[in-house]
Amino acid sequence: MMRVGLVGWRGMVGSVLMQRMREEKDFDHFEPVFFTTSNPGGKGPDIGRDVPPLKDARDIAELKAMDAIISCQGGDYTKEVYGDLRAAGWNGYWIDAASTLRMKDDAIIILDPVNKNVIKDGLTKGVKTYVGGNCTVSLMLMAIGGLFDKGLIEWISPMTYQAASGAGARNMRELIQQMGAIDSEVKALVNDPASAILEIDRKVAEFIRSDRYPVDAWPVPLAGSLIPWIDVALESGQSKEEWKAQVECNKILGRSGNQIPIDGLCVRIGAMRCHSQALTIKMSKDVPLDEIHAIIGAHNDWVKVVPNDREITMKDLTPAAVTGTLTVPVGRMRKLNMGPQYLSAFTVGDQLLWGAAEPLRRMLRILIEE
Ligand SMILES: NC(=O)C1=CN([C@@H]2O[C@H](COP(=O)(O)OP(=O)(O)OC[C@H]3O[C@@H](n4cnc5c(N)ncnc54)[C@H](OP(=O)(O)O)[C@@H]3O)[C@@H](O)[C@H]2O)C=CC1
Ligand SMILES: N[C@@H](CC(=O)OP(=O)(O)O)C(=O)O
Repeated sequence: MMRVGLVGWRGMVGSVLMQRMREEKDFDHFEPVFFTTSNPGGKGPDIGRDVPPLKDARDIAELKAMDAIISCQGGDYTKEVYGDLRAAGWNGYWIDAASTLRMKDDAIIILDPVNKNVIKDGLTKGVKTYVGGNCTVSLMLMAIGGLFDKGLIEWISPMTYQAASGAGARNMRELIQQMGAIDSEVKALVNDPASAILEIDRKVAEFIRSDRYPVDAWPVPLAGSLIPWIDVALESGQSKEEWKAQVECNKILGRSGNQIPIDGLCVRIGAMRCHSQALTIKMSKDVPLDEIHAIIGAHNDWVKVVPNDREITMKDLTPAAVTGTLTVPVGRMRKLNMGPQYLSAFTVGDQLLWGAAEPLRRMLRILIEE
């Protein structure tokens, strides 16, 4: 059996990974060894059988004993350990959720329902480093992978509505605190049917701008507002999150030469863990909508085409409907006024599942089944 080291298993992404591994009985197929950066010798997670005490995630000799390592510990840990581990002669498989190694030439970005051929080719060529993609990129490809497969995409402009979870657990907690604080501020007025709505609105606005509003994890208010910038600024004027769309998407698809242009704006909104995106797609030719639906729906087992119907859309195409599931609905598809090759689409996906943990556990299963 493969010996697999798990680092970062108790963090937010790691906990989702553990939950999925238990559900899919992955632990029956490899020998897990749990690591920690904070508690060596401590007790490992409950996986339904005894596991040895936690090992030190900075101990290169212990890491070297693994056939594969999955890390959800974050980019700083990857930077700290990966180079030394390889330099020490370790030739095992490194599977990572962090972005640090994604664009390296000797790493493959993993999303097997979309690029199993690229992954298999990499395995044949001896590639040993496999990294999960950026959440918005992976979720967009899960949604409209069929159109890429059929060569129907000339360019895409994605406009995102990204959940708090992408910024981490602390930020999710603070979003809830912000919501609660707004409610507390005007609770009496809201409960009084005789109160004036503009008075409530004025009080909310004053509160959001005041230093009593809880802003610690977020740089500026999120609940009752939004943040039209995610990650650091680049010289191009893009945020780093926006830059990832084109480079990662083309790399996942194994396109090294002719790049498909993908560019838009990334915006943080007050959803918990589902990212949404509105896509404007320039298609390479005019294809009827029913054919587009069929192509998209046939691409993988998780994508779900939502008809462009008001009631169904409001019920099925929202973070509230999708959160905690692997389903990736895509709807609001129609031809735009710009011409028959211009298609709109709206898609939603759980950014901790397909956006982070799921591609990692599936990569491990591919290795085990090799
Ligand atoms: N959040 C996201 O949406 C995405 C994140 N990623 C990547 O995954 C990495 C990890 O992200 P995320 O899971 O959000 O990070 P977390 O902060 O939740 O967890 C990271 C580590 O922090 C340590 N830790 C310290 N205190 C606690 C605590 N109270 N509860 C749990 N863990 C604690 C744990 O390490 P130890 O057990 O060693 O102490 C844990 O493994 C990111 O840095 C990023 O690279 C990738 C895609 C999406
Ligand atoms: N940046 C993403 C989350 C994330 O961790 O992305 P990446 O894996 O590319 O660093 C967000 O904020 O929603």
